[in-house]
Order: sequence, then C-alpha cells, then structure tokens
Amino acid sequence: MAKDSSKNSQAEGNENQVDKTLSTSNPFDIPLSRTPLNVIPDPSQFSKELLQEVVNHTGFRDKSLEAGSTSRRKFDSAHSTPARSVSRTTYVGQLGACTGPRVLQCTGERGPSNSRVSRRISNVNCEPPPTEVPHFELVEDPSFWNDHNVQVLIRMRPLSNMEKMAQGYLRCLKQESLQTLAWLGHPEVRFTFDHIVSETISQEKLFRVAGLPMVDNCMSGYNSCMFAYGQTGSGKTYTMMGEISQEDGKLVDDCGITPRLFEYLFTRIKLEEENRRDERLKYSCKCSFLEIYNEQITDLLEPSSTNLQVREDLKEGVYVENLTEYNVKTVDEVLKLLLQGAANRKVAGTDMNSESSRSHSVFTCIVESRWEKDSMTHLRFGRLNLVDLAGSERQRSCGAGERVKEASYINKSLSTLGLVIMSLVDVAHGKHRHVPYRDSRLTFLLQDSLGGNSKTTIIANVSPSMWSVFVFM
Ligand SMILES: Nc1ncnc2c1ncn2[C@@H]1O[C@H](COP(=O)(O)OP(=O)(O)OP(=O)(O)O)[C@@H](O)[C@H]1O
Repeated sequence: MAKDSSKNSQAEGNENQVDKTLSTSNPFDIPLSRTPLNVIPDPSQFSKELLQEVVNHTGFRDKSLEAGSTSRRKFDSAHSTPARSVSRTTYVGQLGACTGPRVLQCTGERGPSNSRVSRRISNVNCEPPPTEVPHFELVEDPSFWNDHNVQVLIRMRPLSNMEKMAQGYLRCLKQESLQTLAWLGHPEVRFTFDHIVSETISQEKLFRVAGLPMVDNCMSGYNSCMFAYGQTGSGKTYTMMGEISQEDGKLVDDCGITPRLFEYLFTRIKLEEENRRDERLKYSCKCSFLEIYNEQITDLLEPSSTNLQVREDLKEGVYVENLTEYNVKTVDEVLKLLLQGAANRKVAGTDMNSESSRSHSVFTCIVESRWEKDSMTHLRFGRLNLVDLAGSERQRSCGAGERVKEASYINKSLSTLGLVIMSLVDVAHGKHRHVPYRDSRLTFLLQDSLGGNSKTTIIANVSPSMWSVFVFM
C-alpha cells in the first residue's frame, strides 16, 4: 500500500469537474434559523427506580422488573389520538432541524423534579414484551436512484441486554411496514422513510441495499456520501464498521458496511479490468481517514497531523491540506487502515478528554479510472465518503468549559448537515434555496460530494427504546 501525501489531484477528464454542478459552494453566510433536534436523552441514563416509576405510571408490567407477574398493556385505546402520517419531506428534518410539530420534549437530564421526568416518559405507550420482533425483508431496488439523490434509512438495533435489564422490553418504536414506523406515544405518530431496517436484518443485506449502489455510483464517476447518524450506543459504528475481520479469507458476518463496500469495489474492479483489457482500463484507489472534533481536523492515519486546513481552489475543488492518502489495492489493505484509524481515534479521544462519539470520522476513497478508446485517453473519478457522525445526544449539555464547547460544535455541525440535506431534497423537487455548506467544517469539506449528481445515504440508527429520537419531528 503506497502512501501519497500530495493533494487530491483531480484529473481533467473527470465527469464531476466537467459537470461543474457539484461545486456549488455558497458565498453567503446565513446563520442557522432552526432549532436542532438533537435534544435526546440517553435511555441508559435512566435508573431502575426511574424506570419503575414509568412502569407504575403507565401500568406497564414487565417480567424483569416484577418477577412472576404477567406483562400486559393497560391502555385504553379510546384515549389515544388518531395516528398521523408524516410526509417524506418531514423525515429529513430529524437530522438537524424540523418543520413539524413537537411530539414530546425531553431534556436528557434527570433533574431534581421526578414528576417532570415521569410526566414526560409516561407519554410513552408501552408495548408488552414481544414474543417475536416483526421481520420485514429489505428490498433491493436499484431503480430508486434513477429519480432520487438522497435516501434515508432507519436502522433499529435489537434491545441490548443492559436495556432489557434496566427497562424490561419497553419499546417505543414499532415497525409497521417496510417504510412505516410507529412511535407509540400519546398521540401515536407514524413516520415514513425510504426504508426501515428491521433489527433482524443482516449486515450483508443492509450492505446490498444501502452500500452497493454507492460503489456502483462512484465507479460511474459520481460522488457518494454515506452517513451514520444516531445517539451514542445506537449502532453507528456497528453499521459502518462492525467487526473488522476475516475468516478463511471472507469477511465475518458482523462486518459492517465499509469493509463490505471495499470487498465489492475490488471485485468489480477486477472484473471490469479483465473485461475491458483491450481498452487498457486501469483503476486506482486512494484512501484517507480523518476526524473532526470541535471543528478541528486530525489525520487519523497520521495523528501527529492536527488542525489541518480545508482548502478550495478552482482546479482542485475542496480538499484537506496535508492529509495523507494511501493507494490501496486489496481489502486487507483497507482493513489495516480502518483498524489503524480506529485505534488512533481512541487515543485522540483520551487525549482530548472526549469520547469517540463526540467527533465525526470521515473515511474517503477516491476511485480513479483510466482507459483508451478512439485514440484518446479517458479519465474518470468518483469520491466515496463514509461518515460516522458524532452522537446526537446531550446537545443541551449544561456542563462547563470543554463540554459546552463540544456540544455546541456538534450541535452546529449536525444542524448544518440537516439543513444541507433538506436543501438538497428541496433542490431535487425544483425549489431553490441557500445550501449552507460553509456553516460547518463537515459540510464544507463534503460539499463536492453532496448535491448535483451525487448520491447521499443517511442511516439513522435507533434503539427501539430510544423514543426521543423523534422528539423534534
Ligand atoms: N444491529 C445491531 N445488531 C446487533 N448489535 C448491535 C447492532 N447495532 C449495535 N449493536 C451493538 O450495540 C452496541 C453499541 O453499538 P455502537 O458502538 O455501534 O454504537 P454507536 O452509535 O457507534 O456508539 P458511539 O456513538 O458511542 O460510538 C455495540 O455493542 C454493538 O455491537
């Protein structure tokens, strides 16, 4: 694997450059006008006493909390407000800003007043422990991308043992169809997304639906971005990385989307190079791995390189100055970089007194291809960005010093990302509005890969007990 410290050299024949539509950075700096939605309590912070209070208040009985009792639902359905369907445009708001009504507001703090907390929690209409979780098979639909540029998937992870111990089988989310999710509060609310990923879906299947089209797109010379969003412990890293290892030359079942993307990418490259030998088709892939913490960029593959600067010029587009890039040819080489970066992220986290989920990580691969046809050399490149976002919780953290600063940076960058995504959806629907790329490092850095012909996938990770993810919808 060769190391390349030069700037991203974007070749003249690149389809993205020819298009010019991808570099639409906006010179105006309009402040954010909406409240971010990331006011999410961490369910793991709720004590058993508090959860018992929920049980008492809601009438929910759980075997794990009350041995020997039969769990049952005690709600009078006549009291529940009729369900409301939310249009597809609303879901984008949950990433950072919203347009719809508030369903329930949680502060994320236990606070001195228990009644305040329990009143809020008691809004949740608890399901009895399920005998089995509904399984909805994900459907692969490559035609989706013919008329969409943004795709949003909700991935529900299984309840963890800790959650089961602390909360029983308390669930506030229930999947009702391939695209509909019900929030079991008062009133019950239904949300529609492009896909709901059941907790029983395998990593492989998720990759086929969400990841594979990103590679195809990138090899066709267009940029792609995939984001994992969600609060700490919701499964972002499991989704993006999972278990990074191989057994008998194959990725293990728990392996996440990123390693699978590269397994597929290199298989396709090999096939295409063989099929188009007469055109002397050759691919090259360059990878980099960075972290954005408090709006400062660190090279995860060269952690002594901190506070790197984002530069922009007409020829080069947007790039990070002095970021190391490695030429990669095999999955093994990519896995090494992923593990190296993950290890450095941990160290950086300790040194900076932050947790990994307090920073965004961006793994980027630039796929370049060259071939000869009609006595001309053709050049094409596509950029694939895989982003593990900072945890979306505790954004109103009222601590002091570093914590407040950290929360405000995360708040701002997730809000900006939400606004950018909403703007892209609006643009796709013919509405033109300001796209605030420059309001955060993350969106500024990724602006060439968002919008235009680029494809964006957002995987919003939730636990079935994390009701407050939907607080701001
Ligand atoms: N779909 C899933 N199936 C099984 N286990 C899962 C799933 N999603 C997450 N987990 C498990 O839940 C735990 C938390 O997941 P993970 O570390 O990915 O969360 P995270 O959102 O990345 O958290 P952080 O923001 O703190 O990094 C891990 O033990 C992971 O293995």
